Order: sequence, then C-alpha cells, then structure tokens
Amino acid sequence: MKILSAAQTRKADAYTIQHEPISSLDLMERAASALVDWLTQRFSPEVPFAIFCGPGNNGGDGLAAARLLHNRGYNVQVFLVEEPDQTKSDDFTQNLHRLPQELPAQSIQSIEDFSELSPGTVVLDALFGSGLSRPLRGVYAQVVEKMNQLGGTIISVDVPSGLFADEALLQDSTVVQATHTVTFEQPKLSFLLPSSGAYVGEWHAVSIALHPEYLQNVASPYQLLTPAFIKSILKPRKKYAHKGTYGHALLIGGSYGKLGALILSAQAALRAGVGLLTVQVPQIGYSIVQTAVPEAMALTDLHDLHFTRFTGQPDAYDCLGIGPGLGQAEDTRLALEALFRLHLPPLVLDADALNLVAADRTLLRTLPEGSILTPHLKEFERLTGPATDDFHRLQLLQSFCQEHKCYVVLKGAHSCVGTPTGEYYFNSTGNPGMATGGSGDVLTGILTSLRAQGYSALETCLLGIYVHGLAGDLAAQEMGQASLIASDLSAFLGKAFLAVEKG
Ligand SMILES: NC(=O)C1=CN([C@@H]2O[C@H](COP(=O)(O)OP(=O)(O)OC[C@H]3O[C@@H](n4cnc5c(N)ncnc54)[C@H](O)[C@@H]3O)[C@@H](O)[C@H]2O)[C@H](O)CC1
Ligand SMILES: [K+]
Repeated sequence: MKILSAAQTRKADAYTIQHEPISSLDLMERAASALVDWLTQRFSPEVPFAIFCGPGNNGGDGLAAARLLHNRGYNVQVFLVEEPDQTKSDDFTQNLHRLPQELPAQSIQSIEDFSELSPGTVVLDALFGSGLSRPLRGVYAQVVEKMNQLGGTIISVDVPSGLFADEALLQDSTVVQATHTVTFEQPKLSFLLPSSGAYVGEWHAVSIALHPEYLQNVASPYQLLTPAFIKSILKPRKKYAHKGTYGHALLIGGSYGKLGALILSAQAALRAGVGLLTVQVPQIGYSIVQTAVPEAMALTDLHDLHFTRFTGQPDAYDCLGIGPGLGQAEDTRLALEALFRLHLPPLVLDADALNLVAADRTLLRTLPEGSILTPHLKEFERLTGPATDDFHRLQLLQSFCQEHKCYVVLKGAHSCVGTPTGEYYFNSTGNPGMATGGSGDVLTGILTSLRAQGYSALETCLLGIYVHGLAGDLAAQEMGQASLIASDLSAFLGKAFLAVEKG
C-alpha cells in the first residue's frame, strides 16, 4: 500500500473529483459516512459525542458526521473552534448550513467558551487534518490541551490535530493525544514513525474510494506491507523437495553467558524453513547447542569463550548470519575483519556484529554489497550518528543504504526496511509484547533462513519482518503481550506462515 504525502492526498482528492466525477461536497459526505459507520460499529447511541470542528474540510467532515450521527439517534454536541475572521472552506460552510435546527453549532472563540462535558462523552477531533500548515496556537492549542486533560476517549478525524501528515513536529507542539485515529484511505507517514506515531493511538484506515487510477500511478517511496503483498512473495514448497532444496544457513555467534541468543536464532532459522543449518560457537557452546538445537550441525571456534576465527568453508553455505550473542572482544573484531575478506555468501548482520562494524570504519567500508543489517534505533545511531527527528532518520537510512549498497531493517513499532535504491517499506504486524530480550535474535534467524532458501535480499527483509511480527501477534492473542517471550515467536512462526499462505 503506497503512503501518500499530504500534497499527494490533495491531488488524489482533486483527481477523484474530476474523474469519477464527484463534487467535493459529496466526497466529504462519503468520508463522513465512512467515519460514522466506523463510529456506530463501536459506540452505542447512549454514548454522547462532542464534535470539535476547525475551519477547513477536516471541520467540514466533523459537521457532516454530526448531522449523520444525530440522524441515527445519537446525542451530539457541535462546537466550532474559531479565530475571529478566519476564512472557512466552502464545504465547511455548506455543512454548517445543513445542520438541523435542533443541532446548533456552539462557537468557541476563547477557552472560557469551553463548557464542561458530561462524563463518558466521546470527543471527535475535527479541528485540523492534512491541511495543517503551522503549529497550533491560541484558542486551538488551548482547546487541544483541554481535550487531552479530560482524559476521555478522543477519536481524531483523519489526523490528530496538531500533527503534520508528513513532516516532523516542532519542539513542544500541542497535539491531540488520540485514542483512535480514523484516517481516510491510508495511514499518513507520521503515523508510522515513533515520536509522531505516539499521538495517533490506534489508527484505522477507512476507504473513501479515491480514484484507483491515481493511486496506481502515483509515485511514492513509502510502502506499508499488506497481507496480499506478502503472500505474493511467499514461495510454495515443491512436492519432490529434499533438504538441500531449502538451502544451508550458517549462524555465527554466542559467547560466554550469551549462548541463548544464538540458540534463539538457530531455532527461528529452522522454524522459518531452512533445509540445513550449521552454527559456529566457542568451545563452551558445543554441547549446549548440540543439546538445545539437535537439528543444527555445530562448528567450534578454537577459543573457549567467543568468536576468533571462522572455521568453516564459506562456499558450503547459502547465507551467513552473524551477531547474536557475539560479544565485542578485540579478537572477535579481528575475526570479523578477516571474514569480510573472504568470498562470502549473502550476509545478515545483527547486534554485536553491527556494533563492531559501527566502531571500525574499515569494517564498514569492506561490508559486502547486498548485506542485510538489522539495527534497533540505538545501534543505527552508532552507524550513522544521531538523527534530529524521525524524518531526518529516514534520510539517514536512505543515504546509508545507498552508500553501502545494503538493506537495513530499522527495528521499531513499525519496523522500516531501507533499500539501496531508496525505497522504504513499513511493517504492519507486531505488538509491544515483542519488546523482549531475544526478539531481535529470532528475527536474525528468520532472515538468515529465508535468504538461504533463495529469497532475494529485499524479499527476505519484507517477508521476514512480516512473519516475525505476525508470529508475535498470534502468540499475544493466546498469552497476552506481557508474558510473550522470544522463543514463543519461533513457536508461532508456523502459524504465521500458514496465515500468510491463506492471505
Ligand atoms: N481524500 C481525503 O483524504 C479527503 C479528506 N477530507 C478532509 O479534508 C481535510 C483537509 O482539509 P483542508 O481544508 O485542506 O485542511 P484542514 O481542515 O486540515 O485545515 C483547515 C485550514 O486551517 C488553516 N490552518 C492550517 N493550520 C492552521 C493552524 N495551525 N492554525 C489555524 N489555522 C490553520 C489552513 O488554512 C487550512 O486550510 C482532511 O484532513 C480530511 O479530513 C475531505 O473531507 C474528503 C476527502
Ligand atoms: K483532526
């Protein structure tokens, strides 16, 4: 699913109005109907609504929604938040005039006009949407602060007021803290980024049937992963397969006290379908991994406690994953330097391998093309330096991937895959229960496994993060988020793949 900028959304509107064709007022009516359908599915007519409308089409949506809710028997109050002589959009004005007599719009020109709301009132935030052009000030900011203080349910129309659709927030901006955001057609870029996304609550995209031709032809570097897109990547298994058909993966990692990370990666690699798996561990890890992961063959390092030299044959493997529990000893760094000089299969680098590369620019320069790196925000910052905000971080992601011709999985609530050709793919699965030790090790195992099975680097990243998050969602449905642990992710991987196949 393409993520459109605010400007592209306006063009999609205009294209739809021109080519469907449909009047802008009727398009607003369609948006308001989709919004009200969403509301009436979740709130009974006993729930009172207070609808706060701004001066533009976001406010127009709010007025149209007020009328539709009222006509369906809901108890609605309408408030117009306005600055003196602020121009109103045409469709706003038309919907203001369409309000029934018994539903007067109450003007709020200063915070003193803000009357108390009855307990349990649901606030509908229709102040500003994709047309926000500057931070909220004056009565708008005061009303938003009051809304947030009420602590009740706030449903934002299209975009939480005060948030830009595709630009960073300025310091100490006033933004609606939405419980849910009902957005038209598709999520905005700011919904998918950590700091701006925190204001959105749960977002729900409702279709308003924007013209498909525009959506098909518009160019956007930002994509949100969808079940159908992921299903198109999945390779079905062939009947006459043998274990060699599904590749041979190698995982290098584990050090004294951190063997578990490597074991989690190994179990995940097997659950993600690789045909053969070999792990290289320090001497202390030999009997541990042979016991914990009998399906994996084991190589040992000459050193007792951590990685100091690759003891296998590079061309025996179809993908090499390195990092889980690796440690950052000096002789491990030297071993990584020596490894990068070999003719290697495709690489997946995670955790300590990333930190060693970040600390040594010569290692970064010799990073093999097409490698997959899986940093979380802190590890990424060590690679590229600090980002001033989430949008700047996306620029750093793009330039890093282009400079090093690599793929980066930037892990987070909506993990983002950066590519050497400048695309960004946001994940749509996963939950906070996955913020638990070892979750990243499982992802490394999945990615190494898929790459060894012959998926391209990009397919590996997209399918990998999607099934990793989906396994987490399926596990959380059964055990809740708090008790989710990393090994549950591998346990639910099979169900995640089945769910992807079903589509
Ligand atoms: N295809 C769709 O998604 C549709 C969306 N709809 C709704 O239209 C709004 C966008 O409406 P627009 O009139 O462009 O802008 P806003 O209502 O967001 O803003 C109103 C207006 O206010 C001025 N303004 C901007 N920032 C400030 C500020 N900080 N303080 C004061 N005034 C400000 C500026 O002049 C804006 O134009 C979209 O979100 C949807 O809700 C359509 O209804 C249907 C199709
Ligand atoms: K809004």
